[in-house]
This record gives sequence, C-alpha cells and structure tokens, in this order.
Amino acid sequence: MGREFVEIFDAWADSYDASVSGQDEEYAAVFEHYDTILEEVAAKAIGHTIEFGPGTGNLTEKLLAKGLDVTAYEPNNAMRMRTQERFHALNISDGDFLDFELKEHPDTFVSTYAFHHLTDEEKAKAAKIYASKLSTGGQIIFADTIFETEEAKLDQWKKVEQQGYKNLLEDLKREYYTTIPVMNELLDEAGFSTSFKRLNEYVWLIHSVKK
Ligand SMILES: C[S@@+](CC[C@H](N)C(=O)[O-])C[C@H]1O[C@@H](n2cnc3c(N)ncnc32)[C@H](O)[C@@H]1O
Repeated sequence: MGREFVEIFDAWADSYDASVSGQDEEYAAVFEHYDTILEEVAAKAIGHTIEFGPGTGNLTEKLLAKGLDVTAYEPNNAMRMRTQERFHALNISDGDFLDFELKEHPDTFVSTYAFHHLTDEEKAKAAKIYASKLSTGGQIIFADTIFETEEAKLDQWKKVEQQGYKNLLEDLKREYYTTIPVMNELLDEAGFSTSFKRLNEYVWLIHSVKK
C-alpha cells in the first residue's frame, strides 16, 4: 500500500539532485529554497528520528550532522542503495510510511517531498500508527506540496497548464496532493496538534505534536 509510485524513482535516482538544484525548469518552483526547507525540518527534529523516503539522502545528511540517531525507510532500491553508500553507518531499510519495523522508541517522524504518495485514507492510517508509537510531545515534521483549498489546487493546475509544464501537471494530477483542512483533520483525529507554514509556492512545513 502506498508504493504505487516507487518505480518512478528508478529513472529519477540519477538526475534527482539536478532537479532539486533547480536545473529542471518545470520543477524549479517546487524545489525553490530546497536546502532551507530541509534545514527547517532538521532544526525541529530531536532524539531518535525516523525518516521516510530519504531519496538521495539530502535531509538525512542534515539530521546526521545534528548528531541525531536516525533510522531511515526507503522503498526504492536505487535510492536506498545510493543513501546507504553515502552514509555507510546509517540504519536504512526497505520500508515505507505504513510498513516499517521499529526496534526502538521514536521521538520524531520526518519526511520531505514524499507524504503525497499516500492517499488521504492512507495518510490517516499512517498518522494513527505514528500516534501509537510516540509519547506525548512526540513530533511529526513533514514538508510537502499541499494546497490551502481544493480551489487553490485547481487554480494551480490551470497555472501550470498555461506555463506548458506537462510533466509537472501530470504529476500534480496523478499523485495524492491534499489540502490543509484535510491534513489538519486527519492529524487531529489521530491525536496531534498541527501547525502549517508556507515554505515556497508548493511546499508547506507540517508540524504536528502529539497531545
Ligand atoms: C521526491 S523524492 C524525495 C526525496 C527526499 N526526501 C528529498 O526531500 O529530496 C520521494 C521519495 O519518496 C519515496 N517513496 C515513494 N513512495 C513511498 C512510500 N509509500 N513510503 C515512503 N517513501 C516513499 C521515493 O522512493 C523517493 O525516494
């Protein structure tokens, strides 16, 4: 479940870091302030930190530089091998947002540019799993593309169509980019108090604390 987009990253593993650095014009606005976005997530993480979908390991690098104890789960083989080669000592396994084996108590769940791979129903299920594993005060810190409303999402589709960005438009329509009210409600139902902060035209910081 939630793994239907994993194979897309077989082809993207080699060129992903070029995309995040703004070399892919269609995705330049999505990855604007990429480094600062990762910094914002890493700055809030504490203790045993669980990272989902590290890709090439750019957020992982910042978490490790902070001295955090990181456990990572990456379902794409090419991406997982890349990150394992980059950080030999990193504890990284095949796993995903919904299916991961946890041996030690977590303090923080982090992820960037990945939670939209789950449907809203799956996101709600994931939030309940994280709530069951965290103590009071434990955190979820995700950064991802999310829209203020359904109307804002449709307006963005129109804008991207006018820009002629066919790949980005297909991506925005294909994957499960949700809205802030939906995300807030599913996190609230799982027992989290959540704040949202805009980080660029697409990406918001989603910071939830277990009540
Ligand atoms: C756009 S990349 C983001 C990589 C990295 N987190 C970053 O910020 O640059 C999305 C990553 O999510 C992973 N992914 C896809 N489906 C997933 C799932 N269901 N659970 C966890 N990770 C998933 C992909 O394999 C890929 O590595």
